[in-house]
Amino acid sequence: MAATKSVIPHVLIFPIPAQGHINSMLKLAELLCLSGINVTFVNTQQNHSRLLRNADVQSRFGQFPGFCFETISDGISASFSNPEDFITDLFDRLKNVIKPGFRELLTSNRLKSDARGPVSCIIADGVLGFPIDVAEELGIPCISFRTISACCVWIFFCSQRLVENGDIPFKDEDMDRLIKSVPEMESFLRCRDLPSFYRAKEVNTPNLDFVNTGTLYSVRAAAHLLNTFDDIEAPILSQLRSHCPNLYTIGPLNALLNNLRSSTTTSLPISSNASLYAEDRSCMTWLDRQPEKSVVYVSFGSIAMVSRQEWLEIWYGLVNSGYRFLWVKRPDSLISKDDEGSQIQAELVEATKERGYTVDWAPQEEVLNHPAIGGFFTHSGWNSTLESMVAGVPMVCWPHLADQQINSRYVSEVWKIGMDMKDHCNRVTVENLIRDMMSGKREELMQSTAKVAEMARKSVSRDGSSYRNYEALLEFIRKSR
Ligand SMILES: O=c1ccn([C@@H]2O[C@H](COP(=O)(O)OP(=O)(O)O[C@H]3O[C@H](CO)[C@@H](O)[C@H](O)[C@H]3O)[C@@H](O)[C@H]2O)c(=O)[nH]1
Ligand SMILES: C[C@H]1CC[C@@H]2C(C(=O)O)=CO[C@@H](O)[C@@H]21
Repeated sequence: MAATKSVIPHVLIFPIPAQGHINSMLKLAELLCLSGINVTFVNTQQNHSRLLRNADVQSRFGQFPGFCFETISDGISASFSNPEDFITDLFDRLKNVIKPGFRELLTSNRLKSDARGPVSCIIADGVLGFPIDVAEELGIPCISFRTISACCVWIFFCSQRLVENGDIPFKDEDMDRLIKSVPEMESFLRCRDLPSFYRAKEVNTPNLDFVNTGTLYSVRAAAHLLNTFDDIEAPILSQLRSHCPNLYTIGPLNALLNNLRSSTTTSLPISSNASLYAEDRSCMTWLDRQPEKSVVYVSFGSIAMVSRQEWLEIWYGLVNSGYRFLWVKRPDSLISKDDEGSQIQAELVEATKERGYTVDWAPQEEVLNHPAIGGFFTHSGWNSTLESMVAGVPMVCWPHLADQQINSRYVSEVWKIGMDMKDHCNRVTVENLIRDMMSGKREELMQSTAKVAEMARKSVSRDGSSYRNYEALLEFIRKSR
């Protein structure tokens, strides 16, 4: 039986299957639900099982009758010994398994006869081209949501220019050389700050091709979303708007969501856990016992991996700094899993009993907003960067991959809310930078951190840029029904 056309729009949201993407897309899904839009959220099967096991998605979304999850196959993914292999495998599965599964879901009767009416708009991960094709086929708009920083998206847009100028590939030269071919970044962008994909010896590597192709293809989308706010990326956003005029900046999404939640009357949970890993909440009790602003929170997100030697350097650096620390050691983040590896981990636990605490995975947003937190030692993933900005916590950045290299440069050189440890993981550097963040450079850092936090707060409050853009997005979605 054909579904009757509903007056309520039906939006289908589709992130690539990675923690940092699912987090922000689920926040957007919840926002749309709060605004009365029907939402279907598409996960790959493995991640969906992990979400059901570890996150509060059922209670969080169970109260929205217009919300529903769908799953598609993700192919077999093994465990990886380095993040590059994880990304290569992810891109292969996206091309070979996930793309046909997504198409099949959208074109089959499964969604066409949905009681909420057929899908009227797709919001898909901005690194993907195929959802735009599927949307065109169905005659509905596709909104492209890139989950990384605007500055990183802009660099991908400038890829061709980087090649023409001879800036890439690097020829084993000075990594501090300034790159002049990315407008708005001429005075501070060095070779080492380019997204990690550019470190390859050739320009045509499959992974760089994948992100470049996705970026250029995305201009065909009907509109674009970015989880950022105008005040921090204004010059870059005006460049991007010349390629993508219908661009809505609606970030920081965690702050916008908290705002909308507090202005609704429903009894919603305050946390928005979308974790693929089991959260260890015991760290909150530990934090309750620590003095105000005394603890360094250490976490490197969901993809980065560290060698045993790096773990050791970080550990010495933290311990030698003399500060307390809460360290997230994701179980799958150690590059070597041999006996020596486990020995070091035991040693770490023993030696940090006095002022350290470790967990496999933490409720990060809650941690960053805890009064005991004084700084964040981070990998500079975009969600972590925004969450730290909103919480007003300064950062020491140790970027690993993708957009993290440019995010950390902006944190240190443009926004001046942290320090960049890029490419230098040794105990002395860790110790010095932690000390700078917690005492030596504390005052100046806190001044800019407070300013950025205030700008973020304003952008998501009524009449702020992100709030207004979100309302314009709703209008766009309602019109395209
Ligand atoms: O113990 C933890 C650690 C992390 N998180 C959350 O997990 C998310 C991590 O996201 P992000 O900081 O962006 O890092 P990644 O998971 O590494 O994210 C990938 O996706 C991001 C968005 O595209 C990119 O910016 C990153 O470079 C890429 O690695 C954040 O919301 C954190 O709050 C937790 O809840 N608990
Ligand atoms: C897993 C990584 C590959 C592509 C994604 C990305 C992007 O360009 O959108 C950047 O870093 C990671 O979040 C994703």
